Amino acid sequence: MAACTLSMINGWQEKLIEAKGDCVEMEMGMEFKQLTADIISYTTFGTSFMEGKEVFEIQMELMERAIASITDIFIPGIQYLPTRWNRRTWILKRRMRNTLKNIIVSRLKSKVDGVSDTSYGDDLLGLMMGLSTIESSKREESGLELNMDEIMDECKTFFLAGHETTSHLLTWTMFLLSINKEWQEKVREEVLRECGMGIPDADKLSKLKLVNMVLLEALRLYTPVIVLVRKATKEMKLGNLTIPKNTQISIPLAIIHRNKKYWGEDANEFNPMRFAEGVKKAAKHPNALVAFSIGPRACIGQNFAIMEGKTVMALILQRFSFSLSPDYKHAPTDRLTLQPQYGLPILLKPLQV
Ligand code: HEM
Repeated sequence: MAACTLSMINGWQEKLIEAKGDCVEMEMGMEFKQLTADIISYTTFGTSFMEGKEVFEIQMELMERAIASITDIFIPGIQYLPTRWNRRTWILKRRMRNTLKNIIVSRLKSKVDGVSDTSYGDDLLGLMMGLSTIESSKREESGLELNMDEIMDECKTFFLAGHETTSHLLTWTMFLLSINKEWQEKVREEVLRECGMGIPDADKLSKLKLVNMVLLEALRLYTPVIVLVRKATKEMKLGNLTIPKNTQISIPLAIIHRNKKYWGEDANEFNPMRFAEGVKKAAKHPNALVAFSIGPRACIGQNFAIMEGKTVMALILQRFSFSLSPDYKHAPTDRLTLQPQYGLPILLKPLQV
């Protein structure tokens, strides 16, 4: 995480030198999208990072296509016709599958050839491949089994679920700190006190209480996932309501997060102090913050996301002060996840010249 973030920051420093000024404007939405893509690619594919990144780039294009077609009029059967749009989508899907398959096959080969030791690597792919190749008796015992298609699907899910969400968490945190300068100062003081100019390790990250509170407040005000959908598998009671079997229910997270009944009169304001005594005591209901969902299908990557948020924000706060560019237009928009429609242009000023 830190290495990817420092590489992004180096790029900013080079831009500053080129601009020969004392500050530089960067569009943070794009910066963070690239950064979180790099981080999740490293986590998933480790040494096969470059090939893995290619897979994710294709996946991003496929996702853009999926978003674009949401607003199209749907003609039954059109998805099977060899239109230009469909042909491009098919090519992308084939390329993604082949590249992923090649990565997996070359890992298997490196173990057979003895290039690698006993494991397939300590990245996510390596761990999943370890599960798929343990002896079948042990597999049954542990209930763990993954075939090639499942491994490929898991890699795609992790990227899809963990990339844009975390990038928007960082973007909105940066936005909130750029318009709440006293909080930017407070969290910078905390980072410098606990970590100095060093790279924060797990122990230091756990001491960044204010940074944590700011991230939670950003998740509340600008929750990346604004709505969850569930289907009732049987008739059930929800409060006073009877929900018939097969009813689809939308759970509006963004509305719950700004509901004055739970959060008080300042529900629409930025006030990280509400999290001073932890998430459960921040509102009148212990589960009023549902950005990561709750229950058995809750986000599996929530600790990873918060750790990423703290690491990235700490490294930026150590090196830059920042403010909102006059070009910024406030237009949060839902494109599967909540993002600033026109990006987030930020003016970055180095703290040590
Ligand atoms: C700020 C960042 C994140 C937010 C707001 C977020 C939010 C969520 C939410 C709301 C769900 C539940 C979706 C549903 O039930 O319909 C979910 C599921 C999931 N998330 Fe995240 N997520 C974040 C980061 C991550 C990261 C970094 C990873 C991976 C490293 C990840 C992996 C997953 C996976 C695999 C699931 C599916 C879990 C399951 O169905 O069992 N997420 N996430």
